[in-house]
Amino acid sequence: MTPAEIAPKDRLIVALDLPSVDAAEAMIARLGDSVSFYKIGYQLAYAGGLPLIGKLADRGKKVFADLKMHDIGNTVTRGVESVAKLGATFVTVHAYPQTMKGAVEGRGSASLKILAVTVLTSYNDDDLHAAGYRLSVSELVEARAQQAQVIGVDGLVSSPEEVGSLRKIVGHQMSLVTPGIRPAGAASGDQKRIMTPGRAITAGADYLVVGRPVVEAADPKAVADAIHAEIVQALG
Ligand SMILES: O=C(O)c1cc(=O)[nH]c(=O)n1[C@@H]1O[C@H](COP(=O)(O)O)[C@@H](O)[C@H]1O
Repeated sequence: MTPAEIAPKDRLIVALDLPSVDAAEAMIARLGDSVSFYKIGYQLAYAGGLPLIGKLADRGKKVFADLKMHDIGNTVTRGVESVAKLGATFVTVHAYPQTMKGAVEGRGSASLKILAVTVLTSYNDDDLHAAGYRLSVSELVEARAQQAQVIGVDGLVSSPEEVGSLRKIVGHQMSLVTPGIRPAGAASGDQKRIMTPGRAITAGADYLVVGRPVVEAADPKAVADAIHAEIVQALG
């Protein structure tokens, strides 16, 4: 899908990083029509949240299953085959060649899209070196993007800082999904590579993933609406 084909409302993906299905349902009710795309990650998935994927899909919402798989290829293939039956739009795997190949095999011709997580947005160069890598964040993100493209992955997760260089590598054939989004003045928390919603869209991001700034806000709907307004303004 080219950027022009993505509905502006779908560009904001709200991370339902909440402790229970009840808490998630309460948040979804508060956000109402303001949010059309949700992410279910570790916290909610491990608290019984996976069936919510199908329920949300039945209600016309899109769902990103952020399961960040990384295992031997065969296990990833079988895992992705199972996720493909849940009704999600996106699933994440870490951007290791065996893992990405396994995921693409498991997806087959299903409509589920595979996103490869390049380098987590909480990492800077020092964190990568501490983990044993010799490359900088930007070098590793670009190397992984090239591998993901060759393998046939559908999209990349990176910080908005890398989106400009990634677009040059992968063109519009892959979706660029960016966490590390912080509205002006919002606490960065553990995120190290961050940008505002408007700047991320201007940089070329297709989708923005936002968790705490929305779900921990006193008025989550007002924050989501403000992010949408910023996205629409940046799209011109
Ligand atoms: O795959 C992801 O969604 C992801 C990748 C990454 O590099 N960084 C990152 O923050 N995320 C997820 O994006 C969300 C960001 O949440 P906030 O920092 O609260 O906005 C969390 O659910 C993370 O798990």
